[in-house]
Amino acid sequence: MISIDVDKRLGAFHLVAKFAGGPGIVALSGRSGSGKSTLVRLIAGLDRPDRGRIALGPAHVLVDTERGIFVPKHRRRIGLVFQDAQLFPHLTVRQNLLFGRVFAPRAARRVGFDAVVETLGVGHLLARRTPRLSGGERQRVAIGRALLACPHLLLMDEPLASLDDARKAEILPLIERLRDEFGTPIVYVSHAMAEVARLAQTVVLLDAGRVVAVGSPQQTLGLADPGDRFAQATVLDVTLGEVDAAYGLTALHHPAGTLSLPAELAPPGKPVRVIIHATDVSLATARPVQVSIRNVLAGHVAAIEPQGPALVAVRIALAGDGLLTASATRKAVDELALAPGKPVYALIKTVAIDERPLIG
Ligand SMILES: Nc1ncnc2c1ncn2[C@@H]1O[C@H](COP(=O)(O)OP(=O)(O)OP(=O)(O)O)[C@@H](O)[C@H]1O
Repeated sequence: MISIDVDKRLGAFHLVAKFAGGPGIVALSGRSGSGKSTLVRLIAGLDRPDRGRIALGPAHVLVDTERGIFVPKHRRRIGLVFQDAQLFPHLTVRQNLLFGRVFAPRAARRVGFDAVVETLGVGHLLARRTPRLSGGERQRVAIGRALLACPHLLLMDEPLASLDDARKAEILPLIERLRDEFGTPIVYVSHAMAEVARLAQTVVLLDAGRVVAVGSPQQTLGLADPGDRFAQATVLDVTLGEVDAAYGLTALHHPAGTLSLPAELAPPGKPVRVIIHATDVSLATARPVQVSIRNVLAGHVAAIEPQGPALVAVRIALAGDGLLTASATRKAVDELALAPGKPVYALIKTVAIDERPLIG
């Protein structure tokens, strides 16, 4: 459990952040310049807050300006993983991995070398020098090196930002395994909604140096940039259903209806999260027939919020659970006479549901 309550001024920028999160992965998200890296530097001990407290547990205080506590960065035992892997070029992969080890006190070595090598799939690379690795391989070694130091916290700052989608899809499940198998608390910085939706238990949403929301991905990601229809999206919890092999589709079940995913995924019953962008949702007041859209979710209007002069965000309370956001024109909302409480059907194109973050 990480708890933070800090103030930090940098020129004209003022970060005021107070939140607690964990166990699991705490994601720091928000647009460029919102203060994510500033917060990372404070947690890592690369900078000091002007005021405040940072703790990894009730008795594990890293900084407390009131009590004059400031644990220096080399004594924090925080594993750092950045966008650029920053490996030692003159060392082999094995030596890079073991480098982290010397910082782990013997009694704290609960993470085994072989287990990390196996989990990250780097066994065949151990003898190689690091300049000869691909970007994805480098990042896996960087994660392994950080983990083998048995850190109290893994601090990952946009670790996948420089990788292509295929490499991201390879590494995302590895990060999930770190969380689940090694139990290392992780603070994960990213502004990529798909990564945050998949990985995080707690999302801390920053905007202009302020914490604007703290909660699950489902509660928070739809709140980013309320005035920007392209930034509005819903994270929906669904379970995998039957595969239609003839058409390459998989059913996604939600109490409000069934969606189609344009990919074959297994096993049935597995819970997954999908992202539905507000601009991909159409609305109807009766269940539609004879349209090409296969995905219909039933619910009722929970709220209608302005999105500029022509547009509104319609929040739909789905049957079962979940709040789906649709972006619509004010005119359409008037013509359909939508108002809070009114039953409504949300229509989503199959092709708008991104299968890529789920594969791997
Ligand atoms: N040393 C500094 N002096 C003055 N201003 C700074 C300093 N460091 C950062 N800032 C400013 O603080 C703000 C927050 O920067 P920060 O790097 O924390 O944002 P971020 O959310 O990590 O952005 P990005 O996603 O682009 O990395 C920015 O406006 C930045 O210009």
